[in-house]
Amino acid sequence: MTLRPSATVFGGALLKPVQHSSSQRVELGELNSSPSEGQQNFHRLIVDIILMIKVCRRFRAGLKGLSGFHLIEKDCRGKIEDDIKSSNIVFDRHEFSVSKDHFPFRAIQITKKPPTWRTESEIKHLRNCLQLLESFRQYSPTLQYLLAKVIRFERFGRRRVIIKKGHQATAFYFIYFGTVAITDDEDGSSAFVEAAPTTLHKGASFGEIALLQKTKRIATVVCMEETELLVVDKKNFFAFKLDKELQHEFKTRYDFLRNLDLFQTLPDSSIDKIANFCKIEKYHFGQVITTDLAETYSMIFITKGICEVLRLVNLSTCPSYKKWITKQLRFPKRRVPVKERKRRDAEIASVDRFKSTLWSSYSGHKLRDLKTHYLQQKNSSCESYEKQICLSAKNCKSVVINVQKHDKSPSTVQENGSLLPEPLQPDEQERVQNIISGVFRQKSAYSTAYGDMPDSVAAAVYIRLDQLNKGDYIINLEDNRVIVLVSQGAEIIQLKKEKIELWADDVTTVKLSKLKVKYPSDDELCQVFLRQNAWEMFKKDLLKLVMQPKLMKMVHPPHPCPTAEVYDSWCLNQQGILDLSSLCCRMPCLPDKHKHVPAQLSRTKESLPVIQPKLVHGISVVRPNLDGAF
Ligand SMILES: Nc1ncnc2c1ncn2[C@@H]1O[C@@H]2COP(=O)(O)O[C@H]2[C@H]1O
Repeated sequence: MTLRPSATVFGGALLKPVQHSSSQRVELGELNSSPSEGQQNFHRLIVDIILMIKVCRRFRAGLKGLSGFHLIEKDCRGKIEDDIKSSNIVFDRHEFSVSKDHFPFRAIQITKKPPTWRTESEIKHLRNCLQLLESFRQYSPTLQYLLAKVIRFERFGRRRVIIKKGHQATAFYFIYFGTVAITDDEDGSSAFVEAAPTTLHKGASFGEIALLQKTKRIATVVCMEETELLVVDKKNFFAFKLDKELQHEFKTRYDFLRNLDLFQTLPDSSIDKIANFCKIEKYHFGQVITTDLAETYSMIFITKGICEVLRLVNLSTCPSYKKWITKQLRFPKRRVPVKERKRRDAEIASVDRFKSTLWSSYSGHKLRDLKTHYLQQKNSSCESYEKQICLSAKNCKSVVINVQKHDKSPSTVQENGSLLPEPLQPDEQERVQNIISGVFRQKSAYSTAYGDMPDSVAAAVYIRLDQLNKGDYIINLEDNRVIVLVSQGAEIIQLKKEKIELWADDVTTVKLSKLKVKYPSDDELCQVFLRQNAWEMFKKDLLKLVMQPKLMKMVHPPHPCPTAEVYDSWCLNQQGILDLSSLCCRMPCLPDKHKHVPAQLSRTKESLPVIQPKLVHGISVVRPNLDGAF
């Protein structure tokens, strides 16, 4: 890209009118003999500025790709006032702010300076950056300030051991970026082979136990990926009384575990040990704590707030769903108003007219070729289409057999011995016509243990199995189905089962073994869903019955024209309701109107049909009209 020479006026007099007052803009006008020339100059200047901004932006974007290069960017997050802790503010803007993942370059530069060289504004800047960390944020503003004065920055690569079990403690750490794992071995290698290692992420802190209890390190801490840490040395840890804050945190954990019925018989020393090997973790509202409870190998305790236990039920595998769907298909046809029926009939008639015109414009010979061509194409592209190919092949065979049978008809055999195109069967005609007119839709079905079902009714739904409140805990699921745990603004403690078993006495061990959680089967859940669904749909219908006449008068003309939607066989509307209501009307099948979320079901644990069910909130079917019911 070449820059026009006038771009060099940057920093000169011409730039002033753009940036400053109207009097200066007049000066610009005075510089030019005619106003139109002035306007032209002004326009050119603006274009140049825009161009330069674009060039700069490109450069910045390009430079960001170079590893190790950091652009110094202005900290726009504002200053945190000292009295923030003392006020009763409950809204924390940092929970909603988006920031770059890595520790900012300017902050790194500050941490490289010795504490005495750091200026007031630099310490405040550093403190602002550290406010992003959950564990740092909970300290008093004074302690935050003191930490920002002395904190060091360190970056480590994957597999690097930060703390070795059994070593002397020299520092305490905050994680700014990356993930670390806690292991029992010395080199931390087990973290890379374990199915679910204990991990700590951005915002967490570690390395306090050995400092607080003046013992050796109780575990190894290893980097699972590139990790950025902020380090507080031992002498500052005690000088700034950080130990007092962490002791308080430990006591909260200890008290919670001490008050649990489960650990009633355990001595204080065992509770103390268990409390060393866990942390209180905070999860936002709606945040997934674990996508598969069975695979965490941990016991989860709710210390604050609520958690929901969810199960993604694939309705397509449930016998109750199959039975229900079959019943829906047999439901009597919905009564269509005469006016609408006439309109639809007219539309269908015109489509038929179009098809027959199309049909008659092709000779039988051409149609046979066309059919073979399309069928071959379908055969190669789609496996599930094979059935239909077989069917048509059978049909062709029967045609040949028929020809042989009806040898009397000389027109079926050509002179060279080859068969003349036989008149197609009506259903074949229909199919070929459909292919030609582009309306052909492959009606694929999947087979379950309970019979064949059309793909379009394959649906999955999240069902709430349980709600866990403060003091509840979850361990030992009775089945190995995928169960999800979602926070509703909860704080939890995750404890490895082996750590509990290590310090548990006989009574606790018996209690633990008896703690088996059994949730209803998928089919039972499906039945609950169908019952709830019927109730939800009834409520909707009722609301519609009451509200629609009023709303219609307000926003719609008295007789709205039916749209193409009436032809949607089954579609997922914007509220996630799978609409099967037109199944009984036998309308032509069109694809889904709205995009749907495919349910991500794990195939390792459950044997499911090879289909991707849609994630739905509800299912709408033909329901009795509520008109006149009230
Ligand atoms: N189960 C755990 N969950 C989170 N952090 C842990 C766990 N076990 C040990 N740690 C941390 O790992 C650190 C290892 O060094 P320390 O013993 O000083 O302090 C330890 C704790 O901070």
